[in-house]
Amino acid sequence: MQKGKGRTSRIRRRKLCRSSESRGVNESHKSEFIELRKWLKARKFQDSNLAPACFPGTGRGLMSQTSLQEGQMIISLPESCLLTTDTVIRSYLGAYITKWKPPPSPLLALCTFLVSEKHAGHRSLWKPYLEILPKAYTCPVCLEPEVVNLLPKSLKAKAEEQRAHVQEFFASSRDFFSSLQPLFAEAVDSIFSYSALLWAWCTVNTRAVYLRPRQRECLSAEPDTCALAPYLDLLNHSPHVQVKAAFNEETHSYEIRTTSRWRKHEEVFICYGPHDNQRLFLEYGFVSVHNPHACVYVSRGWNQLCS
Ligand SMILES: C[S@@+](CC[C@H](N)C(=O)[O-])C[C@H]1O[C@@H](n2cnc3c(N)ncnc32)[C@H](O)[C@@H]1O
Repeated sequence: MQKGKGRTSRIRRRKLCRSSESRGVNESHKSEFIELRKWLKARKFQDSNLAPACFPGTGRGLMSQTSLQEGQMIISLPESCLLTTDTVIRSYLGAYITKWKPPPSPLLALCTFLVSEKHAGHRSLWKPYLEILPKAYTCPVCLEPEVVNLLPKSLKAKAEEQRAHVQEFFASSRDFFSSLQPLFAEAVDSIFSYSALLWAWCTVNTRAVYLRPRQRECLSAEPDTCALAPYLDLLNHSPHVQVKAAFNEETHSYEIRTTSRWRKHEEVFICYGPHDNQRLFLEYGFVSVHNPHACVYVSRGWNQLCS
């Protein structure tokens, strides 16, 4: 008898395929995650039902360790674990930020802190978090110009706009970086290089959660709404789920509740927003295969061709 041609074997194959698509390999035993959990615990984080894992379709993400019901809290991260502009202003950078005129933007404050702490290495209080951050990103701004040239015309233009924006961000921040020289033994140019700032910009752009806008005199008027949320920022995006995510002023924690159900050992997703694939690629460096928000961009005046 020939094997693997019957109905039962087709069903078995389909089931296997479906489960291996979502089955991740638990990574919580890895030293970087053990260190991160210790660090989070010291900052009052209570272990969640999630574990870091690597998934075949989406890469690193978080896996449920128990089944999760609709409306259940999936993660609650205390304020002490969040990296915000408050963290930066309270740090050794605070005095330099307060002195600098015109005031640096909230984004520049966060990026400067990330670069500086990364440079501090073992001396950084944020080391366990910095260690799990990606070393490189896949947003268009990080692609080689030859690769950008291969993108469809409208996306290529957006990618070039993004590159120009980050280059301008770097150029306009260099005087501020120079003012930080007293803090470092090495030349600031070598610490706050374009590639270091690009890494920090992508870290904030692809991982930050949204906080209610705040305004501080020592920072420029741009919205101060970004916070880095260690561990919680390991959650990947799915356009098919809904979550409620916000900072809870009563518990002083950033909380995410799911409106979906999750089985044990499934990858748990959140939704970054109703983004089409162009937006996902530009902001986060990936596309979603079955994206209900996918759309086709057409040039202005296309409908005149049809008349
Ligand atoms: C907030 S982080 C999520 C955790 C990230 N995967 C990690 O390993 O640190 C956002 C980044 O995760 C990746 N990502 C998120 N959702 C994804 C998905 N559905 N498919 C592929 N990559 C995804 C993208 O690189 C995105 O910039």
